[in-house]
Amino acid sequence: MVRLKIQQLTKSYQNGVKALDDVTLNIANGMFGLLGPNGAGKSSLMRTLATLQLPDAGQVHFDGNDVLQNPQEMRNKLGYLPQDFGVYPKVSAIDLLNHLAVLKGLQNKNERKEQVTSLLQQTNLFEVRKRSVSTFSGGMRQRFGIAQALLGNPQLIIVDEPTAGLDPQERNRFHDLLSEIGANRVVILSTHIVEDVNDLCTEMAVMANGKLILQGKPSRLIEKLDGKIWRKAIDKVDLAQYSSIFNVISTKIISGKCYVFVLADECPAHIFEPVYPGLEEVYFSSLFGAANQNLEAKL
Ligand SMILES: Nc1ncnc2c1ncn2[C@@H]1O[C@H](COP(=O)(O)OP(=O)(O)OP(=O)(O)O)[C@@H](O)[C@H]1O
Repeated sequence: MVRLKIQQLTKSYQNGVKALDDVTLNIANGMFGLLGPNGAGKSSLMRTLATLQLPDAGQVHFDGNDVLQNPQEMRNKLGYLPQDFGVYPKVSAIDLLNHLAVLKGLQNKNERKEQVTSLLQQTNLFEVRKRSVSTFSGGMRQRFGIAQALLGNPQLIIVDEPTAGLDPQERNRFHDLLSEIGANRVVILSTHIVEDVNDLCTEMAVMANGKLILQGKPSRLIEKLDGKIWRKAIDKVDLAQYSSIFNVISTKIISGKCYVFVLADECPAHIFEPVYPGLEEVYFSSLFGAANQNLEAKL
């Protein structure tokens, strides 16, 4: 059942950049992945959904309620983890969470205490609750970000590039946490990293230049990419490294050959060292590369 309905959102900034260009999406319960390169418009969409900025045109409805008409009311009903968030260096994590809970309308002291404690436990931060968030590692900070987003048990959670810069262990930990919270809610996850979407999301969309260019189930999208024009790489590559830098949408290994589909303009295989073991051949294809300009139409 569709819960979040996004219709024809358009947004241009004062400098003339069109960050959202007629974005329409229907989203049901579960984790929805929004994948796209830098500047695609992901954060603009996330901020609009979080009611922190207004679009020039378009509508957003959640469970039938007009989100953009009632921003104040909606803000208390949704959880938002922005790409960067500031913290007060002298305030402990538990005090900050308490303070944010009050701002979110959790007036009853006992309920608030119970919820803050339970969120600190769920995010594995109870032991460090008296430390300032400014002393936390990147992963702890992101888990704190999720704890604050979950205050008030919102049904819509918006998470903007949460795994950028996390090491693999922290990313796994964060994935576990996200999959726990995604069950009976709408969670929208914006990311550069294909593994985030592959591991976690049931539905996804790819965004570029303010437009949604592909949409579907991650597995089907990846299947669809088979049989496209592939350019053979000169060297083998470190896929992990590649994936975080160049927005790999999918990698597929078929009969010892590795197919890498990227969002970058180029297929810059030559800059990689031959470090990916066991693969005889690596092929690249780029969504925006000259060879694939009409790929969207072909899919
Ligand atoms: N406040 C702003 N004023 C002017 N231009 C902006 C503003 N915010 C974003 N932009 C521009 O709008 C476009 C979309 O930016 P946005 O941050 O939404 O993309 P993104 O996909 O989240 O990128 P990233 O992955 O780098 O965060 C970019 O060209 C960006 O420079």
